[in-house]
Amino acid sequence: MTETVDQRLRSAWTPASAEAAALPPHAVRWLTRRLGPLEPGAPVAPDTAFAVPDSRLPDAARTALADVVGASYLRLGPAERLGRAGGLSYVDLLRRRYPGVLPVPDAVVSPADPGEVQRVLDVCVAHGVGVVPFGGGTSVVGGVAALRGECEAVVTLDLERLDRLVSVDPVSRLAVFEAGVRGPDAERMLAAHGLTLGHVPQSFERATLGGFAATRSAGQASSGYGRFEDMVQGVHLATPAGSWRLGVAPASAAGPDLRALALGSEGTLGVLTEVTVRVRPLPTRERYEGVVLDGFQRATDAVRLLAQHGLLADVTRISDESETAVSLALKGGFTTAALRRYLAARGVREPCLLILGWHGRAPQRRRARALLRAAGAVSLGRAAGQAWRHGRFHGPRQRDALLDLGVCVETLETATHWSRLGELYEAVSTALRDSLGDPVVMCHVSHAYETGASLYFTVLTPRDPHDPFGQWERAKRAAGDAITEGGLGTITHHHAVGTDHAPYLRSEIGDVGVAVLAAAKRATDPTGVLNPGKLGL
Ligand SMILES: Cc1cc2nc3c(=O)[nH]c(=O)nc-3n(C[C@H](O)[C@H](O)[C@H](O)COP(=O)(O)OP(=O)(O)OC[C@H]3O[C@@H](n4cnc5c(N)ncnc54)[C@H](O)[C@@H]3O)c2cc1C
Repeated sequence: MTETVDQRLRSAWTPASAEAAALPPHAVRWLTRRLGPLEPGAPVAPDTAFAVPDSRLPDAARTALADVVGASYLRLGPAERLGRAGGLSYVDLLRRRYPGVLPVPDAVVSPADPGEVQRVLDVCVAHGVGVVPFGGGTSVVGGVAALRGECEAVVTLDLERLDRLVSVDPVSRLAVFEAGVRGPDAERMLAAHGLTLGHVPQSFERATLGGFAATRSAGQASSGYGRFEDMVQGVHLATPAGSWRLGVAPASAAGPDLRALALGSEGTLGVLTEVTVRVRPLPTRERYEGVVLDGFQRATDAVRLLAQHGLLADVTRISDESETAVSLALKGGFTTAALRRYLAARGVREPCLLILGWHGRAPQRRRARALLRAAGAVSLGRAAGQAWRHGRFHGPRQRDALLDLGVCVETLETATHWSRLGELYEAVSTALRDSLGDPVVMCHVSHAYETGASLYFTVLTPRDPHDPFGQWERAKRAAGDAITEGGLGTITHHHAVGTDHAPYLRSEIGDVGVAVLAAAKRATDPTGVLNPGKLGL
């Protein structure tokens, strides 16, 4: 526990990233030109601006929890509790700037190992105390909000001390990790064995393997390495009904795949304490490059062909015209103007940037290039790919700087089948534009499959200083309605459900689906202490 969560949430994204968190002057100029007058203000409020209620954790539960984890790992101080009162969505960040009532836990408890996690749960069940599992706290859907549900008190169960690589089986290419291991640490530990996991979401620097599994995360290299759920071979959960281990073989026909029930359960069915993942040899060569296609429809068609011919690069990410224009504008200067002329001369009127990151796989790369050439792609070479790679984690770090400027900045994501992708793209873009006036709406496809793809939208608009929460809530609702209307797409491709998407879950999985989840919950958590209110449970 070298840094408090409070620091983690409010200062730069990682201690080393303060520089990358600032917006360069030309970016600020572009924003004010494009968005119009902004009203900077509403800085992050100090702790003293928040009313932190006294802990309601009963004395008997306090004593029992301290017996399990040791007194120093049961924290009741306001700063520690406030630091875990939410995740990192735009609304979470706003709450730190417009102080109101936050869902503050009654205590933070940090067990040392899977055995202690089980004993913490046993204590919480015995005393009717709610338990919110907390990995990196990067949820953007309200997943770590310390809601009480029917419980008298609620504790946040921080998995930070479950930070070990338990074992590596290089023959089977498997590694067992404790659930609190963060992305960079997992890669560092595997690299010592010449291995990699290859799971690199934009929240990589902070998020944990348990969090990835609990939310069915998808990383930037999902086209090559798969979604996190594809990597998970086994899980160990602590549940109020007892310890639960799943996954003894690479494949099985022993009834429904219960691993799949644990993955995406968002802390409502149990606490993941260990995750067994498939690992791969570290690539000996990586090559990132950029190409440009004319128009989003043509660009997504090209990515569909790559997917359907098994030629997706490990990282395959195509930006629409708007996202491409913004990234070019933010580079600024002569290069951009020259590039536009170069592309126009080659018949590209609406440039859409496609980034391809290859981890080895030279034969596929050659075939993919031929396919893209036939689709009219213009190569920008390696510099464009390297530039994207260099800045791949800058977005999260710059959100606070944008908020300081008075910008409303948020993302949302969905997915559908190829035949409906254009319709979904138009529906969500229109919903966001109609509800926000004249925002910048950008989109990219970064997860493609044989049958369809995800769409990831980013919105920038001047923040309404009088109603900052309502402004985004209306836009998000409009987008959610557009997505779910007629089953056009999924309410979430990888951000999960939490509280924010819970109202839409029934429309996606149906009444029977909701009943199945509730029944699973009754089986593993009969008294309902686990993560109240998430997944609508
Ligand atoms: C800037 C930014 C960028 C992001 N980019 C991506 C991206 O590229 N891809 C992507 O998939 N997601 C992304 N996310 C969303 C988020 O990072 C993921 O959902 C991630 O998987 C959460 O991991 P975490 O360890 O932070 O989990 P937390 O936020 O701590 O928890 C998420 C949920 O899982 C539960 N949980 C956590 N650990 C456990 C456990 N051990 N057992 C049971 N339940 C648990 C929590 O209770 C909560 O409901 C991004 C978020 C931010 C803020």
